[in-house]
Amino acid sequence: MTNYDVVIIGAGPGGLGLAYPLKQAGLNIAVVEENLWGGTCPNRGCDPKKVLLAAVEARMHSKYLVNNGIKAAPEIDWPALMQFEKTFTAPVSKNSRSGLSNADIDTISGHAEFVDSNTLKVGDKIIHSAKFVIATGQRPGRLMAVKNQELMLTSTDFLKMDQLPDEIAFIGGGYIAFELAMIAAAAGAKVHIIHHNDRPLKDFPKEYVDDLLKQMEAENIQIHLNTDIKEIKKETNRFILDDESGFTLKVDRAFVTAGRKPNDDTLNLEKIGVQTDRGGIVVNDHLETTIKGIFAMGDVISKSHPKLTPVSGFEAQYLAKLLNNQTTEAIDYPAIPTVVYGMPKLAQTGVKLQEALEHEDQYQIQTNETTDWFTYRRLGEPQAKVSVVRERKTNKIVGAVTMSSEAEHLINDFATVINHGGSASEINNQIWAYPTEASDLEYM
Ligand SMILES: Cc1cc2nc3c(=O)[nH]c(=O)nc-3n(C[C@H](O)[C@H](O)[C@H](O)COP(=O)(O)OP(=O)(O)OC[C@H]3O[C@@H](n4cnc5c(N)ncnc54)[C@H](O)[C@@H]3O)c2cc1C
Ligand SMILES: NC(=O)c1ccc[n+]([C@@H]2O[C@H](COP(=O)([O-])OP(=O)(O)OC[C@H]3O[C@@H](n4cnc5c(N)ncnc54)[C@H](O)[C@@H]3O)[C@@H](O)[C@H]2O)c1
Repeated sequence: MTNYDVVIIGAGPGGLGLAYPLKQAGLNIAVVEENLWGGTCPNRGCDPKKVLLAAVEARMHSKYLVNNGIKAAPEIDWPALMQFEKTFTAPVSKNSRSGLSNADIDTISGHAEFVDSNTLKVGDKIIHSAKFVIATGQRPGRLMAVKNQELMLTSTDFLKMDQLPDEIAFIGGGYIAFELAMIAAAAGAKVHIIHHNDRPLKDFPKEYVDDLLKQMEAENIQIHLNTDIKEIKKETNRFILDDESGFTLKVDRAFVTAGRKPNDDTLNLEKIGVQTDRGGIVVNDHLETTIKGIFAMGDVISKSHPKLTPVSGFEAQYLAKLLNNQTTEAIDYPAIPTVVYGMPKLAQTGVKLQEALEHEDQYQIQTNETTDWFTYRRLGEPQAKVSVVRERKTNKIVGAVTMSSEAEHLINDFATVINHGGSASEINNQIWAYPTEASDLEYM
């Protein structure tokens, strides 16, 4: 039996981001993990995906310049790319755990569940702690209403696939489907995205998503909207998807990408009175659950902010201060940049276009098609576009959305400007390296 000041459940970016500062403050802490140490992002999420994307970027940047100095776009060697990816993922779990041990943080392997609000059970171990932080993240959701749904693979399987199938379907059109579809198509697969309504990537403005879909369709990705798959069947080595109203599709592999499920359902939370809802664990503006002394953060909590690695990290930094009595303030999130990675990238931050349109008395939107601007023309991009949302009263920039191969960088620039007040002087008092996507900010 062991007694701790704080026990963190889950060793992802959130849990790890909290463990180190709490230990440095002299608290007696432990981290519990049931799967790979390091969590989703570096093992089966952001990082392996972005390693694959590097090859896609190399191919597509070349493809854009064919006849303008490039003779032919390079082809992707999938098995070799996967080997390269594994050089990133293979050491993560061991290194994440030994990093904690080297810092004298106790690491406990196994599935954690609560016995009472001060006691946790991990296998045979009983652990007591004054406080707990639940940072258990999410897992791929399953479409339980689809007959034989267990035949569908997940994003975790995709990111470990040694051979690229000829024809792939993603069921559910969100971040994961769009990103993995652009990777698979650039690597030579025929790709389908099947979405149940007419609004895939619903957090992003429709006009931008429509532009992105056009570029994807030109790259061997077929989008099937308003298609609600009811059954998947196996036929020798292929899979048949059926919506029972006329749509059928035969593919080599089908992936479920219809959202992620918070890991809040096997911790015994109902027994100790921690409230959850569809989005995950309910917390107040101090990230405390409905039970005093039990906190939660990261992807597992129910929140309106996007569930992303840097958001989990930000919450970890906040909790480190709160649990060290360095703050009593509520958590206050800055503008959060979010990116759908592919070629091109679609990114947004701050006040959304939809919200600006609904409150035209408060906001104005300026949209620039930037395809012919120097930055994008030299790259031969099919289409580049930026919209800026300004608050009418102050003329300050409060939001932005952009699509291009450079969008991930431009959106960080916008988030920085917004978080520093968003005024024109914020932009004009800087000297931006020229010519870059940031130096274009002066013209927006
Ligand atoms: C394919 C994919 C691509 C992504 N790409 C991006 C991206 O480009 N950028 C970005 O910002 N975000 C991206 N994300 C999201 C990002 O991975 C998550 O936001 C981030 O990992 C959340 O961190 P977390 O610490 O809250 O949870 P996690 O990283 O999920 O960690 C939670 C940990 O808790 C463990 N756990 C769960 N239950 C228990 C239990 N009962 N006992 C013990 N341990 C438990 C889990 O095994 C896991 O290791 C991506 C996700 C996926 C799936
Ligand atoms: N670049 C990034 O930052 C990044 C990348 C990947 C994942 N993520 C994180 O992971 C989360 C989960 O990603 P995701 O793509 O699985 O989920 P998502 O919530 O982004 O999208 C899932 C989509 O599937 C649709 N859907 C639901 N049921 C369906 C059905 N029966 N048939 C067809 N479509 C259906 C939903 O309407 C939704 O649009 C993201 O919200 C984000 O937090 C982030």
